[in-house]
This record gives sequence, C-alpha cells and structure tokens, in this order.
Amino acid sequence: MTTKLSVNLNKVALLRNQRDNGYPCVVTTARRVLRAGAHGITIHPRPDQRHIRLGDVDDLAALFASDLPEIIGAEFNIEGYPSEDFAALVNRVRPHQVTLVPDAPGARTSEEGWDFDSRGEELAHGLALVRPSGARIAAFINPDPAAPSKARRLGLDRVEVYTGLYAMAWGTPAFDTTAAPHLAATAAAAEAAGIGMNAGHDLNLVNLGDFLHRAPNCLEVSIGHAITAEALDLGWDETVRRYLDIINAA
Ligand SMILES: CC(=O)[C@@H](O)[C@H](O)COP(=O)(O)O
Ligand SMILES: NCC(=O)COP(=O)(O)O
Repeated sequence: MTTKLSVNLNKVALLRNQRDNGYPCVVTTARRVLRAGAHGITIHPRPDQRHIRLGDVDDLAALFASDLPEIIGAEFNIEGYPSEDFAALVNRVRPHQVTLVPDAPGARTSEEGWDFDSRGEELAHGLALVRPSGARIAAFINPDPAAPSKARRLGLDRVEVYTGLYAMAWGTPAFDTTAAPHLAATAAAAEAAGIGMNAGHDLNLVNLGDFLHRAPNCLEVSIGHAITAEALDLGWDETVRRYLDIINAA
C-alpha cells in the first residue's frame, strides 16, 4: 500500500489574496501538482475565507469534474468544521472526501483533533449533516490510541491523525519519549480498529519519512504549509517529486 499525497492549497490562496490580480492561481497550481504526480488536492475553506474562498471551491470542483488527464484517479478533499454552511457547501460540491475538524471559526489553524468524550455528539451531528455529500468522511483526531475505535463506533469512514505535536517535538527529547510513540500507537490502533488512517499538519520533507516508517498504514498525507514554502525555493515539480520519492521509499 502506497500512501497518497494530497496537496493542501490554503497557502497558495493566502498569497493570492494579498493582491487583486488573481495569482498565484489555485486551479493552475492544482493542475501543476497533479501533473507532477500528487494524488489529490485538499482545501480548508474557513468561515472568514482568509485563504480559500468559496469561489475557489467551485473552481476546483469544476476542475475535478473535467476530463483533463491529470484529474484521472485524483481526489478532492475538503476540510472544515461541520457547520450548516459547511455541510451545504460539501453536499453541493460532492468532493471525494470530507475531513471534519473541531476548529472554532477564528482558530489560527487546526491544532487539535476531536475530543470524542466531550464532543462526540457534536461530531455525530456534523457527520449526519455531511452524509448527503456521498463523500468518504474522515475526522481529525489527536495522536491517541483510544481515538480510532471511537471514530469507527461513531460511523466515520476514516480518521486523520493530527501530526502537529509530532512535528513540534522533532529534534527534542520529547520526540522519542512521547510524540513518536503516541503516533505509532495511534496508527496501530487504527489498524486494529479496522478504520483507515490519513495524517496531516506540519509534515514536511524532513519529518515525513520517519512518520511513514512509524505509521505504515497511513493511507494519505495532506500537506500544505511546508510544501508551499519548499516550492517557493525548489519549484512545485521538484518539491512534489521529492515528496513522492520519500513516500515511495517508505
Ligand atoms: C487540518 C489541518 O491540520 C490543516 O489541514 C488545516 O487545514 C490547516 O489550516 P490552515 O492552512 O488554515 O492553517
Ligand atoms: N490536514 C492537513 C493539511 O491539509 C495541511 O496541513 P499543513 O501541512 O498546512 O500543516
């Protein structure tokens, strides 16, 4: 099983929004990274539209509805908090995957997964709201071995494990004592629970190979911040190639 690479275009949209001239273009970048071999595109349209705007969602949906060769086999993943507005959006656009995150509207970024004990009913309600999309539904979870079975019992199709703590601990003593073992245990628990596992947040060219070694059952990594920064330096084609080399070597 080869882990799929889904490129998150939030930061391309963030840069685009600084001027009124429309570039860098989100759709053009999506086509470029897919032609370079990425397996999918992820976006996270936040309520304040700080980066991905509603127009981007429709433009990317139109791209994925096309018969362009780079679209064949590629997946469109939309992340967000399951509000009524978000549900209406994904139920209209019908992406391949929807990833539910517990973020408050003004959250700086996604820094935690769902707490199934205190917010399980909220997540179950959100899951019901987005089921009409027909998409595979994933929930963002913390690196906690108890989380995958709770997600499966709630009826989710996949989990996406938050890798921000793993990335933050990289190079510190806490990495080997806490962050890495917690991630590996969560991946093993997902396997044991029979629920597919995605991963994301602050993965990059430095830490991805180690992560995949600890989580060999990871079906998809969604990467945005680092890959965009690296592409500013290396270009998209070379950057995507380097990620695919790491994935294929895992
Ligand atoms: C869920 C997750 O960790 C990221 O996909 C998130 O979308 C990042 O959001 P920002 O790009 O707004 O920081
Ligand atoms: N789900 C994680 C994602 O889509 C991108 O997160 P990041 O690489 O921007 O931190």
